[in-house]
Amino acid sequence: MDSRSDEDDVRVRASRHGSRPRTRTRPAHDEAVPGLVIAVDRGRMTVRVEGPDGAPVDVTTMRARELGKHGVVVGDRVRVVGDTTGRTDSLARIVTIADRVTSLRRTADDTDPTERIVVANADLLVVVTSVADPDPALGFLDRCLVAAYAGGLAPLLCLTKTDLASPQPLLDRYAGLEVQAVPMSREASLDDLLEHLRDRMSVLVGQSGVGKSTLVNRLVPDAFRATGDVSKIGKGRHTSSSVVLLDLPGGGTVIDTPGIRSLGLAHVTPSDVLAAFDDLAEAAVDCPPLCGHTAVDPGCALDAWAAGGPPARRERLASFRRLIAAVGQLGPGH
Ligand SMILES: Nc1nc2c(ncn2[C@@H]2O[C@H](COP(=O)(O)OP(=O)(O)OP(=O)(O)O)[C@@H](O)[C@H]2O)c(=O)[nH]1
Ligand SMILES: [Zn+2]
Repeated sequence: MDSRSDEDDVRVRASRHGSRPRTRTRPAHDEAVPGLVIAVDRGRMTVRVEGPDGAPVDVTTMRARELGKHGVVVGDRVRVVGDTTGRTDSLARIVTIADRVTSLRRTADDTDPTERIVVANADLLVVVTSVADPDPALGFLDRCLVAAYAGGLAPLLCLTKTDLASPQPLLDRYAGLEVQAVPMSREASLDDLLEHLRDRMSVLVGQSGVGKSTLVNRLVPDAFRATGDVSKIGKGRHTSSSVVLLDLPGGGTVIDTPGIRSLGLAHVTPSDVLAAFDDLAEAAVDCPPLCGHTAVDPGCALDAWAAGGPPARRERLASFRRLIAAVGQLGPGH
């Protein structure tokens, strides 16, 4: 099958209702081009493919009808048919989505179990939190860690505004879980953080005002993320609410998530979190069926594990239990 005919079928037709590709033939999947979804905006996905000369080309795409309800998110590895030249006004189609290695998921809130995937295949979840102004939102922090562990991402705390206060209390809070952390301020070197980000795909999350945009603009100087300072000088804000992937000059990519201010966790169980900690997961094989692994779960094997080892184990278990307790829906039986 010739993919040329296919390409013609997916040309954008300007219409009030948007464009609809009409295909009478099945797409030539064997000629589909692999690519990475770098942005999603109202049904249009920007997919980065390799151009004829090896340089990356960004192609505007939509989902092929045959994908059914399968959503496409930033970070998805996909295959694309149609016009992949990157020409303006061209529209290619995503025909396959690769299985996701990791997935950062959220629910609208803790009672709505409808899962939404925020980002696929990211290696690292960078939780940006200021040590002051605003004070750290501990509940949000815990929830981010839970979402990371449950989704298969390694968490990294980026503790900003260390010119205002010490990051030590936060470092202490998560020491038992051995969460990696990087102190940061506007004036501080980016080297430590860049070391963590190198050659990885990282997602940045943070609540309003923590300095995430300031950080992204330093990491990716041509990103132009709107910062709080802009509004102060009256220029208005042009904060994009869409998730977008940005290349780091030194290698690796960061995905900014400006619209994400909360992470509902109705889809997460204590076992999902437990699985991220090898030692705890191993000890929990002796737990009763459906054990919730909290301090009030009768016969939870984690108690015996903690009691039978060095004090660090008790610290670790307490940290783990604080984490799962922070998630409203989690409890015995999950
Ligand atoms: N003291 C101090 N202030 C900072 C630092 N980094 C950023 N700020 C200030 O904190 C405020 C918020 O910074 P932003 O980068 O806009 O924060 P944000 O997390 O992107 O917040 P939104 O724009 O609401 O998404 C601004 O006034 C920044 O100038 C820092 O290291 N130290
Ligand atoms: Zn247990």
